[in-house]
Amino acid sequence: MARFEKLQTPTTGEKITVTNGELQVPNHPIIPFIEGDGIGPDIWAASQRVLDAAVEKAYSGNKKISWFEVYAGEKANELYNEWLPKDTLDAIEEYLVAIKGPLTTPVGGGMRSLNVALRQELDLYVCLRPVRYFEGVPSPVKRPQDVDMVIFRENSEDIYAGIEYQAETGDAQKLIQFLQQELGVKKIRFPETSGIGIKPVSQEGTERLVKAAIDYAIEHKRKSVTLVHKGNIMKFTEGAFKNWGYEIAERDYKDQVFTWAQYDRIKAEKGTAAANDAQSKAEAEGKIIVKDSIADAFLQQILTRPAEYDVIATLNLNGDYVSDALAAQVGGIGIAPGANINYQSGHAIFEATHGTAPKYAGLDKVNPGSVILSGVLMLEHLGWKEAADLIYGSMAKTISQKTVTYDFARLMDDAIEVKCSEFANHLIDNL
Ligand SMILES: NC(=O)C1=CN([C@@H]2O[C@H](COP(=O)(O)OP(=O)(O)OC[C@H]3O[C@@H](n4cnc5c(N)ncnc54)[C@H](OP(=O)(O)O)[C@@H]3O)[C@@H](O)[C@H]2O)C=CC1
Ligand SMILES: O=C(O)CCC(=O)C(=O)O
Ligand SMILES: [Mg+2]
Repeated sequence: MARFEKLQTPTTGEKITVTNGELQVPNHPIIPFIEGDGIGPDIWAASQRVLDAAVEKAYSGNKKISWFEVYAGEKANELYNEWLPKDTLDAIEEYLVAIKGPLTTPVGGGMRSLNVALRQELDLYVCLRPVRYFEGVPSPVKRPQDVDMVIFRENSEDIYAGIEYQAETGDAQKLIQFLQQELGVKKIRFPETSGIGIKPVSQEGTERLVKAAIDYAIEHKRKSVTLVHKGNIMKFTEGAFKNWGYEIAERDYKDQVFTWAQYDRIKAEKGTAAANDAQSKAEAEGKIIVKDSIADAFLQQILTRPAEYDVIATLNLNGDYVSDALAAQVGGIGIAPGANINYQSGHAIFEATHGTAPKYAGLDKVNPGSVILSGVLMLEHLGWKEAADLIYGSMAKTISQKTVTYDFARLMDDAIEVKCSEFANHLIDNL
């Protein structure tokens, strides 16, 4: 058992463990949580009440989460004089499954993202963000019900590796000189004043992400997996992601998928009609179509033809943009949940797609839906489907009653605007 410097381990509950990649979940699991900065305290308080009430209702006291507060961000800085204490990493390392509110990252300087650090420290290589529509939610598009996508965002590499050097520093100059002198680079337009960032994308990193996306598609009987990349411009990073993605799909899922790379080969050999026939046959056999889309075109097609997309596998930065864009299509970032997962070690941290929305901090105003639905993903991950389904049902019912927080109320006719905590009360009443 790890010894913590300042944490109080709960006196009741047991650890979740993992055996051969399978989670072993006791009836009273200890689950670490980070409250988060900004709107974090408001939405966490609301979320914890809803999650506890759903578990109580589903299992009549036979199952119960033993919550364990751990610290990151502003609260950690007050307590430890550190933003991400070792205690927190040790606790999540030991207890495997955690949930968190958002944490602030300064722009253009200051410390690097604590959210990204948590993902990297625990090698949570999948950022899973399902995007689905709840009937009645206000949306800027005509057919939000056509959006039903699950984003698999690579979470451990790309420019999020944080390898970048500030303009006009010795390190940036050294790197620029190396590129110019050793590699013959001539295209840095303003070398004296350029900051430099490096974008690592590996075969292993791509393969484990794409495999997770295909496994999910198979398990959930989805129709397609789309590799979203900007491989026309970044050939050896994003282009390689596409190529490695197709290769692993064809190598490891030969009988379960049909890829557009296969389509192209059949077309080159036997013509378009034969390629179309092969794809139609694969679809009729229930095979998953693995296809790809260039990121800019993809961003317009999810607006114009969302029904054509299903499971999405993409790199870290694309996934960040795509998550917020798709969230907006189904009513906004207030109900956009997420999970960061390592399927081998069993480690997972559940968190909203949105950030700390500082202007709303402490106002008891914002939508707690994203963290609540992240908690629902966590319940599903634990195998507590009955409790998860109760919350989905209650969320749909509460929205249909038009009792909603400001973000929905401002876009709905005849809505009753309620506070963050009141929305949680309605969800509990509707369980
Ligand atoms: N995983 C994490 O912890 C994340 C942290 N961040 C960090 O959060 C900080 C703030 O980032 P920012 O760019 O402002 O993005 P935010 O996601 O925090 O907020 C942007 C806007 O989204 C809307 N919004 C966010 N959360 C909610 C909610 N729960 N209910 C309703 N509406 C919501 C608000 O829109 P409106 O103004 O229209 O009402 C808000 O102004 C930054 O430091 C950033 O780095 C960002 C993303 C993820
Ligand atoms: O870490 C941050 O501050 C931002 C993270 C983010 O935008 C995301 O995970 O979607
Ligand atoms: Mg983001």
